[in-house]
Amino acid sequence: MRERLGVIGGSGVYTLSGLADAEWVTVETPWGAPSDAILTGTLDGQPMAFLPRHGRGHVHTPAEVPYRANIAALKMLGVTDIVAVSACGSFREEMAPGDFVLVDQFIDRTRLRPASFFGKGCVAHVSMAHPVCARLSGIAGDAAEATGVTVHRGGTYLAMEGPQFSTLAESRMYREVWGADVIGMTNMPEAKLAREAECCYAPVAMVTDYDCWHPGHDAVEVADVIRVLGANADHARALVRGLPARLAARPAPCPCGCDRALEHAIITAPEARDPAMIRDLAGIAGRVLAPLD
Ligand SMILES: CSC[C@H]1O[C@H](OP(=O)(O)O)[C@H](O)[C@@H]1O
Ligand SMILES: Nc1ncnc2[nH]cnc12
Repeated sequence: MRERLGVIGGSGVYTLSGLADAEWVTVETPWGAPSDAILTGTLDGQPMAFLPRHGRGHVHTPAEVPYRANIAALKMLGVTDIVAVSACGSFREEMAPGDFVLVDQFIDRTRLRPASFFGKGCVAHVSMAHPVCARLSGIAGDAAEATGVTVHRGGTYLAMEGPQFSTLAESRMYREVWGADVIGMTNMPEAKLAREAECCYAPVAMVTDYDCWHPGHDAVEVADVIRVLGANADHARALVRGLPARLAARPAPCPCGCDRALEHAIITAPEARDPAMIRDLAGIAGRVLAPLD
């Protein structure tokens, strides 16, 4: 039995109801404070930790979200698996507003966000070839389908910097030339950091709009996103409620190897590692980094 399920709530998803022993806990990390306090408790006996990505009241822009602190705080609370819920625009006619997409690939166009826990004094290169945990994504897909919503298993998420939405030329390029299926502003560097922290990561993207490429639809506005998310809130809640029962039979170690991502990733020679950096990394990489002092 792995330990705690983390749920990151995106736009429109700022709390999680129905937890037993619910408590908002404040966590500090070497990378600062996360987006907000973290709601802990249990759901059908499953230890849970819920974090609103933009903070309650939606106060952080996509670039301001403290992604490193968020993933580190979840890891420090014992989270092994993260289901990340997000709003997204769609580049595919068949991925319609209201549908859920189990994203399995990314194109990262973000450029203003620290994207690694590692750096001077301890360098690591994890694999991002398969950025999503197929085991956890499958479980999230089963839970989503059980709610009656249309689910697309697999899709490429274009992570843009924002906060402005895309131009028509960008939208057409992402869709027609780059082959992206959906677009959002937050799943990167979140997915990279989850991998570095050896957490299983599964994004659930809820389609809210057709961005601005679709000749039959107006260009996206925040009001559209909020309206579709509101109409889908019950499905999102039911999806999360369906996770504990499906997670109960999960194998450990993870068959996808997410929980061993750092095994062959650290290149800095032990004698060249910076003790302060190693201390900071203890909470997320202590499994593979012996303390130097
Ligand atoms: C409110 S529209 C744009 C906003 O919504 C998405 O947020 P999240 O991924 O956290 O659900 C998108 O990425 C933008 O941040
Ligand atoms: N069209 C869009 N582009 C970027 N992020 C989004 N979030 C929801 N819809 C979006």
